[in-house]
Amino acid sequence: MEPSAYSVSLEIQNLHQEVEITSHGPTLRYHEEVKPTNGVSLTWNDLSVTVADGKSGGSRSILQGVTGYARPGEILAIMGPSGSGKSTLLDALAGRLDSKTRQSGDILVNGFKKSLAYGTSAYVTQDETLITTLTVRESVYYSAQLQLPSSMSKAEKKERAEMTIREMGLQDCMDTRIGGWGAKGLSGGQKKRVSICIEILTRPKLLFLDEPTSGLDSAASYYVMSRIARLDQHQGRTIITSIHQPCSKVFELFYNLCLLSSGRTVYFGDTNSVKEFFASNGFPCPSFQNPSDHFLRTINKDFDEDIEQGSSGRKPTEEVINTLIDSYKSTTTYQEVTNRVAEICKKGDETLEKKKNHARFSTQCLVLTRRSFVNMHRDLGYYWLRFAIYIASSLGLGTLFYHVGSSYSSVEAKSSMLMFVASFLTFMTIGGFPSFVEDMKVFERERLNGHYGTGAFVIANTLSSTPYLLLVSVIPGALAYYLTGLREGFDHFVYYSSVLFSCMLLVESLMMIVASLVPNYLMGIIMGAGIQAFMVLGGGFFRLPNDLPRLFWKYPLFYVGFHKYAYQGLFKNEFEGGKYAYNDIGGVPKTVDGEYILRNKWQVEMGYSKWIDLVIILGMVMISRVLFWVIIKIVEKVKSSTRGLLFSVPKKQSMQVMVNPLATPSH
Ligand SMILES: Nc1ncnc2c1ncn2[C@@H]1O[C@H](COP(=O)(O)OP(=O)(O)OP(=O)(O)O)[C@@H](O)[C@H]1O
Repeated sequence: MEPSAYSVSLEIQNLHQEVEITSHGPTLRYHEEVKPTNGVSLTWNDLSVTVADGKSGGSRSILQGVTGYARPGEILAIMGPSGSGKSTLLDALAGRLDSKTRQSGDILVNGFKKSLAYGTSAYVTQDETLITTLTVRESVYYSAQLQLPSSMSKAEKKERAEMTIREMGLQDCMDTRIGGWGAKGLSGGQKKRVSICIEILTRPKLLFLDEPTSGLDSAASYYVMSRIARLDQHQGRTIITSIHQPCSKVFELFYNLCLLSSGRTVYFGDTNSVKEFFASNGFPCPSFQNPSDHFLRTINKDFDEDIEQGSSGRKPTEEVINTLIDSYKSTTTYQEVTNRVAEICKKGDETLEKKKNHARFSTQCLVLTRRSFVNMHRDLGYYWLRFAIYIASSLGLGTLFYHVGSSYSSVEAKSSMLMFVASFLTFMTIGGFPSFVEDMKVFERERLNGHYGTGAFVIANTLSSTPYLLLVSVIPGALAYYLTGLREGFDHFVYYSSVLFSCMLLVESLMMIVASLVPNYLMGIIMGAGIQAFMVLGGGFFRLPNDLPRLFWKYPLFYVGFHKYAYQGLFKNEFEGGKYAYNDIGGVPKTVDGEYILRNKWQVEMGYSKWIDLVIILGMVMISRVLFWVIIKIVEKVKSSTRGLLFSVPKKQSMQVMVNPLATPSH
């Protein structure tokens, strides 16, 4: 056994002995005295959250005056029936609430209103947004390279990644791919543990978990939660988790319980006293029944009608809930909680650990490029499928226009072929949109947790996709070019493939913008296809530039769409300097210049060279990538400023501006 693993198990054993002396039963808990000192204590006082009610025009309350705390070395479980506000409370504490919600009340970190530095807190969401093509080892190691500071060596990062994988019990599936989209990989519980691994790499002091056991059977739930509990106790981490219906073994792992019903606190306090609380109010937990089942059944009013119709003779649940809420406020537990919140706030400790450093920007770009390149290579839908379709389409195009010749009659055919290349081959780039949306989900999760910046993502995505786009533009492009018999000369072919490549890059950039605004496959594809359809129509081929209606089609669409520059660049490349023979009406042979065709047939702007057209398309690529970056930044700013604005409007005099512990990363 390795020395690090040995010391871990030894300390856990010590902890066990410590716990067994206490009267808390066979759970992994810290004794008060051994609680680590430099952890994060979170308190919230009179926390309320409302959301605008579209129907009535008023507002709907989601959380009402909730008070509580979470301390290092303890797991706080937030429980309640579906829709009771568990996720909302977790999001409020983590500073992740929807910008449409309004909140009031105090949330303090170690008694102070302050944001937590990067690496001090982490949030594991309910859905596992992981890169499905990577193995467990790769996922965690790439993440370690991104999150851990550059002062750590590669070997140290690798060791941290592998140690974290072992801590979460994933050593046996280290080289298994995550899987998804029909490719079987990890089980649900294993995926959840990978998500947790990624978030605890920086050893955060505060960990939020949103339903970490949803979709798992009781054995898997226990396995996941006990691993988390071990981490928590050993490393003095504060853990807040929302959970649906833990089995009794899982329930025993929690130190405190926050039981919610319709956004109100039914109970907050020690898990050992909750049974007694229910019993004292006339709702004792029957022997051999899972306590959490009993509590949730008692306060679940969603099925009241069935109860009324049945023969249970029970009180209406609303009445039961009100009794419990009122009774809770008169208990010593409630008093203790209020005192403890005040005590934590009074003690106050502003000396949280220093901000942890990220990996350098260049390292982030490099690691993200490598990770994205591997993913694009393994995900058949990203480029390979498209590559096959491009080959098929190019063969179709090449055989349709096979060796069209160089007479005047070939001009029409060559122009149509070039138009198809610039419009429809590039149009098919939207086929990679679903894979890109998956990438965006991973990016959003990692970005929200502050793993890296938007700039690094945009650069990495551009770099990693370049070789694939070159491949799909050069090989199918060459097939179509040479089968049709377009202009001879390698420089002409280079120009043609450069235009095709830049147009594909541009359509990808356009789809990135669409994905940042509409993160839904169907809507995104419809929107992307719609925008391109308009640009094709307004590109000056189907209607010549001078015939385009001035309003909208010519100004601005003709000039802002990339098709104009692609068509005109490709036409110049093909026809400029060429001579095309035809027979006059009387059968007299004549020739016509390429310039004449460009000016009079296609109304091409001849004041500048074809290279300027290419530069304009590349400029559009740059602008759209920057625009994508700006949109993400604006969305982040709007979200955080909306929160800031709402926090500064107190509900009542005593309420203060709340702190956003997981503030949106600023880098
Ligand atoms: N942004 C929002 N806009 C409108 N309603 C919201 C919003 N967020 C939450 N709600 C509503 O608030 C209530 C509580 O939601 P929340 O997701 O916190 O419940 P929950 O206890 O986590 O439920 P579940 O266990 O089913 O996930 C629900 O009725 C939900 O519809």
